[in-house]
Parts: sequence; C-alpha cells; structure tokens
Amino acid sequence: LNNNKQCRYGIPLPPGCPRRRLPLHWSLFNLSPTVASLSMVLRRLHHAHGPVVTLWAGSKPAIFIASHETAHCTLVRMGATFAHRPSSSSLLSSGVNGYGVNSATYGNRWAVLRRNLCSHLAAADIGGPLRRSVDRLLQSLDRAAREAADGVVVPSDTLRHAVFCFFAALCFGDQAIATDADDDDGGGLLKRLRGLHAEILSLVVQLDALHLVPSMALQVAHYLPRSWKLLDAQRRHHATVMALVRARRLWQQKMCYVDTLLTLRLGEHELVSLCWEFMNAAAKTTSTALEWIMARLVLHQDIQHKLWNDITGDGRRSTTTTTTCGGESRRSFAEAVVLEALRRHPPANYLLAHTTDRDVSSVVQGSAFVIPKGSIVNYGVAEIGRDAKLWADPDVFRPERFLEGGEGFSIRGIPGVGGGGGPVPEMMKMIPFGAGRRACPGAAVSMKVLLSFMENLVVHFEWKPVVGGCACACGEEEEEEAPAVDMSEKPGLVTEMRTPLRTRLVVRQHVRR
Ligand code: HEM
Repeated sequence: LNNNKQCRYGIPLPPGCPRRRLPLHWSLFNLSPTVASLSMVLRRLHHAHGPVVTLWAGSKPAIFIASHETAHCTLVRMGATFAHRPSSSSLLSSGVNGYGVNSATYGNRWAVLRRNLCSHLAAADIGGPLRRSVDRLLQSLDRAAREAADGVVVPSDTLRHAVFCFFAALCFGDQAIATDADDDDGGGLLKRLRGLHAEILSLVVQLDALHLVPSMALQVAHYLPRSWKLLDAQRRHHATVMALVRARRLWQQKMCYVDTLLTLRLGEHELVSLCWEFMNAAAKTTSTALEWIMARLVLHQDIQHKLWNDITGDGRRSTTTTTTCGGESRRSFAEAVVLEALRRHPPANYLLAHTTDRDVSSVVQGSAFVIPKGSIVNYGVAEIGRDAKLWADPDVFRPERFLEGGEGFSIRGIPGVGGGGGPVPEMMKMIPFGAGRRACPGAAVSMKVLLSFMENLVVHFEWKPVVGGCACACGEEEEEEAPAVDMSEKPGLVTEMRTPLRTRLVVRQHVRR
C-alpha cells in the first residue's frame, strides 16, 4: 500500500491504495458497494498511513481526511476552494437528487437555493408543529406501552414517524400532519411518502452517493438490475409530493418550504427534488440521532436520572432557554447529552463528497502532500469525534465533557458557516454537521428538535432496560456490564443501530396523576 509514484509537481498524494487497483473489497456483480466496506478499508489505511489517505475511484483520487486540523484548514480556512461538489452522471443524480442544494455546483444557483432554505428554517415557527408531533408521539408510545407485555416496546418506527411528520409540516405545511390519518388506501400520504423514501434509499448504490463508484460501466452494472424499480419508485415519489403540493395550495396557512420554492418559479422536477432533499436530509439523520440518544439513556440510567433532575429539578423545562446553540454561555445538561450522542454516534459517518477547484498542498505529521484539483475529498466524521488525541476516553459516553470546564465546552452545537470567520480548530473536534460553506443548514433546527423530543420523552416516561433483551456485540468495555442494549452500528449513508432499541416504558407518576 504505497503510492509514492503518484505525484503532482514532485509532491506526492497522501499515502493509500495504489492506483488502478480496485480499492474496495466488493465483488462486482454480487454485492452493492457499501459504506461498511469503505469504513473497513479506511480503518486499515488510517492505521497504516495516518489521518490523510488516498483511495482511487477509477482515475480519480479520493482523499479521506480524519484529522481535525486538516479538516479545519480545508473546510474553513480554504472554504471557497473546498466548497465544490464533484460532478456526477449517475442514475441517482438524474433522478430525485438532481436539483438539490447538496448537489448544486458552488455558485449562484446554489447560493440562492441555500439562502432560501436557511431563511425558511431561521424564520419558521417550529413551536406549533413540534408540540403536535411530540404530543402524537407520546400518545402512540403510551398506547404501545399499555398494549405490550410489561410495557416492553421497540419505539424505533414510532420515533422515526414522529420526526418525519414534524419535518413534513415544515416542508408541506402544518396540515400535512393531518393527512397522516388513513386515506382511501388505508395508508396516509405521509406514510406513503416515508415508505417511498425508504424504498428509494434501499435501491441507491451507497458508494455512488459518495461519488465513489468509479466508472459509468460499473454504475450500469450495479444500477441496471434495479433501474426499473428505482425509476418506478421515483415516479411514485413525484406523484405523492405533487399531491402534497396541490393540497398545500388549498390549505392557506403559514409559510412552508414549498411556498418559498414556489416563489422561486422552479420547474416541477426541481420542486420535487428539493422536497426530497429536505425530507431525506432532515428526517433520517435526526430520527437516527434520536434513537441513539434514547438508547444511551436506557443504557446509562444514571445519566437519564441526572437529565430528568436537570429538566425538572428547578421547576422549569430547559429546551430553549439555556442552550448555547443560540450563543448563551450556560449549557444545559440536556444539550450536553445531545452533543455527546452526536460525537459518539454521528448519523453521517462521512460528509457529502467535496472537491477542489485547484491543486492544494498541505503538510500533515511532517509530510507534504498534494490534494489535486478535481479529486474527491471527504472527511471521517466518526473518526474525528472519536480521536483519542482529542478526547479523553473517546469511547465512553460522558455528557459532562461538554459542560463548563470540560474538554468539549468550547464546541458549539452548530459549527460556524462561512469563510474566515468560522470556528477555530479547537471547535472542530467534532463535525457531525460538517463545517464551512457546505455545513449542514439544518443543524440548528435539528438540535432544537432533538432537545425537545428527548426532554419530552424523558419527562413522560422512564426508559428502562429490558434485562436479557439482547446479545450485545458492541465489544465496548464500558458496556460489558449492561448488555440490555446492543450499541453496535449498521454502517450506511446514515449509521443506524444494528439492533433497533428495545426498552420498557414506564409512565412517570406525575403524568399518571
Ligand atoms: C441530526 C441531523 C442532521 C445531521 C447529522 C446532518 C448532517 C449533514 C452533513 C454531515 C452534511 C454534509 C456537509 C458537507 O458536505 O460538508 C449535511 C448537508 C446538508 N444538510 Fe444536513 N444534517 C442534519 C439535518 C438536516 C436538516 C434538518 C436539514 C434541512 C431541513 C438538512 C439539510 C441539509 C442540506 C440541504 C445539506 C447540503 C448543504 C450544501 O451542500 O450546501 N440537514 N448535513
């Protein structure tokens, strides 16, 4: 594994796989190229060569960065240079993903769409939809716990649906939640939309979404068997979104994301693609983070107890008043729990693919290397958040590290966006939302949603472990004594729990009264 011969102007590329050898261990015709195989290969390469390594996607180098300093240098200090996305000609990019903010070339169109999304999220009155989604969730869980033996439930799907409904209200208007009731097909528009998201994502070639399937021939080999299913699912998705958009025109309510898109006079495919992006980027990541958070609270009963005391102890709820997301100096324990979960279990283990508009040379651990113009550049989000050089006992779940005096106190919930004024390297010890110009525009809303859902779920229920409930395969020392929750990961474009959380829900006394 040595590619010293791969040079530009005499400066080598970062070390890694030799060129022109298939970089990943997947069989061409049997397996989908997966994020799991990518993670396995990258772990080995980082171990052998350090935090910046090269893979090859055909003739293009793909450079993976797992150093927070190099991430800071490229994403923040050289923000404009690294704000580009690689061009794509895959089936996915010509379908639902074709016109999103994330796939837009860094330039005017991207700026208009991104500004539109950011202004909508900043101005949206999320209080109402949040309350309604949380209330419906609590009712569903209440019902499920009452109907289940000993109150044991698998809440994953209910949590995911509640988060999906909340974001659907922001996207299609408040009334969208009402369409969730059964319709003629016995399904409900939102359930159908959610099903279509799952179907399309199951058909996507994972590494293609990260621009790592090298050639058109390979793409065809992987997509051909599934292309009809994918096209059919995209067609049904288009029809469902347009049904929601048409319904929206009748509702006449507060501004939703679709209204802002309609004022931009976009074509129908652009509109549908942007709605897909909004729901896809928002719901799966946020609901996955919520499940990891609740799993941690089941596993660490002491932390759940402390959180409950923090929320209710002085007779007030802390959802919005004390978080440093908004810049206040005191951080609530609740926000520390959410940040620790995002550090330890970032929903996206990698960012979306970046690229550069010129050759960039850099020095890491005393060695100079070049990141060539047009190469694929990505970042090990999970690696950075669990770097033992940055974090004490990085595998241990310890929210206190984000409280005053802790090693993570300087980290804000939302990384700075923009060029030189972004966060200093110290604040980039974790990048669950990315950083710099392409950083996630939904970070602030997600943090609020996660805090609100988590707090309400803990105030309403005690989340108890189901003893003997699983054969834990996570291999973490800290969890050996509490095998009731399997904390192992299912790697993917979003890293979910391999075994969905199973817990015993007990309605708290004050709620019963
Ligand atoms: C816990 C929840 C979320 C996580 C962990 C997350 C994570 C990320 C990450 C890692 C990126 C890639 C950044 C990069 O490539 O540098 C991203 C981009 C993006 N996210 Fe999120 N996200 C979340 C929620 C949301 C929400 C709620 C929305 C919208 C409502 C959203 C919309 C987007 C968009 C549009 C982009 C592309 C930005 C661009 O290319 O300019 N995300 N997100």
